Order: sequence, then structure tokens, then C-alpha cells
Amino acid sequence: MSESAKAFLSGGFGGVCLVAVGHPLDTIKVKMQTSNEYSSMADCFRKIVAKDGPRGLFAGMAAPLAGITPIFAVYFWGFDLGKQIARVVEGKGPEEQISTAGIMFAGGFSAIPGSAVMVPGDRIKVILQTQGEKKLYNGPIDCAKKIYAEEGIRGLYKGTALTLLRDGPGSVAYYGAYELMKVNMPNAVPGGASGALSTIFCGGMAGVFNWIVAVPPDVLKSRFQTAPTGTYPGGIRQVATELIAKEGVASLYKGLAPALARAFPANAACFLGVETSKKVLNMYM
Ligand SMILES: CC(=O)O[C@H](CC(=O)[O-])C[N+](C)(C)C
Repeated sequence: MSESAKAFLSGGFGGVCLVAVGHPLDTIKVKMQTSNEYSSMADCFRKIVAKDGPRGLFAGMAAPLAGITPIFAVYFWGFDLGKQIARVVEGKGPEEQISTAGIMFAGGFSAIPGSAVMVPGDRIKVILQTQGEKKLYNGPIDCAKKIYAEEGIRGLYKGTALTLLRDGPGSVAYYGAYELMKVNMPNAVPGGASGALSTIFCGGMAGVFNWIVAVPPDVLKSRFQTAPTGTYPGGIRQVATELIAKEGVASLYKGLAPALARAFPANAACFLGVETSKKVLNMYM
């Protein structure tokens, strides 16, 4: 089996591990980003559980679970493709380590195919996570059908530019941090293999670096994607200027705490899933 196919399959498995661990914290993050009724993560957690029970924390999880496998498969495949491009540009062989700039390039590159598959599922997820009492949508399929009926394919791709703005720089930080930390760990082995503990630490930190960079565009994206059609004719600039004017610059970092709280465990699980499944694939294929 080719390295690209292995990157695709192990990325998909990593994505499943990430959702299983990270979705409840993602729900808290999106609720805090789109409403002012919560004073802290703990307050948000309490209010969700009081209102909807523990199930409330898992609202909208079917869409990312079904969607995250192909999304992470494509991201990790895109990263591998980016590394292959960098390797050719740098004139390196398949076993040779590419430069830091090459890794950063590959990370940013992965956001192009990654965002293309991520946006529709991500829009459905934030809408389901933030729908109030009225429950306009009966799950992800109903939500997708209604968006498509009302807004067409453009509706499903609403927020694409903001997703690229979030995941381009975010993926540079994500893959860059993981790869660079991994080769500098005390137990690092040439070629990249390392123990489970380093994978957990480097994977968790990759998630943290990703979100430090990604939260401001993510706040704008959540606002934009959940606003009624026609609210922001001026696009990204209008979302940003209105948010800053009404709620201050600090509001761009709304949801940072839950994003970081989710980032470490979810991405530690993701990279552990990726590395473990890659080892299994290497053993048998
Ligand atoms: C926004 C997002 O999906 O970030 C991923 C990490 C996470 O915590 O979900 C990283 N990446 C964009 C590289 C897939």
C-alpha cells in the first residue's frame, strides 16, 4: 500500500479518536462563542447538563462522527502530499527529513483539500450545536436538506473563506508543532517513530498550538455560519468590525479556554490513533 493511502486511512482513524474524546468540549466552545449567557466553561457545562442532560454535550455529534473520518483522512493525506511536494522541491529522498519550512508548507497545503471536505459538515455542526429551544432541525441530514433547500449548495459552503483563514495558519502550527517536537523528543528515533507518551504529548501540544492561532477566525466563522441569511452582506470584514465594535477585541478570543481544554486530549487521542494505525498498516501492508 502506498504511503499516501496509509496517511489517508490512519488520518481517518485519528479523526474518529478525536471526535470521541473532544466533542463535549467542542459543544461548550461553540455555545460560549455564540452566546453571552455563560460566565465560564463550568457555568456553560452546568447549564447544558441542567437543561438537556449529559446528552446536550453530545448534540450534533452524529455529523462530525460521520464527517470527521473523511475530513481527517483528507487532511493527513494532504499533509503527506505537501511533504512529497516539499521533498521534490528540496531534492530530498523518501527517507530524508525535509526542512522546517517544508513541514510548514505541507501543513498549510493540507488545509486546501481539508477545508473543501470540512465546510459543509462544520456548518451543520455549529448550527445544530447552537439551535435553541425551537429545534428547527431534526438532526444533521434534516439540517443539510433544509440548508440546501433554502440556500442551495452555497449555503452548505457558507464560511469557506473563514475556514481557510482558520485552518491554513492553524495547520501550519498543528503539523509544524507535531513534527518538530516529535523529532526533538528524548526518545525520538530517526524516521519518526516514537513512544506512545511522546505521541500523546506532541499530539496534544499540536492541538494547543493549532487553536492559539485558529480561535479568532473560528469565532468569526461560528458567528457568520450561524447568522440568518443576509445578516452580513459585507462578509468577513463586516463580521469582524461589528463584533469588535460591539464586544471588543478580546471577544476574538471567546471560547479559547474550552478550545484549549478540548485541544490537548482530543489531539493527543488523534495522533495516538494515527501513529498506532500507521504501525498496524506498516506491519501488514
Ligand atoms: C479546526 C480543526 O479541525 O483543527 C484540527 C484540530 C482539532 O482540534 O480539531 C486540526 N486540523 C485543522 C489540522 C485538522
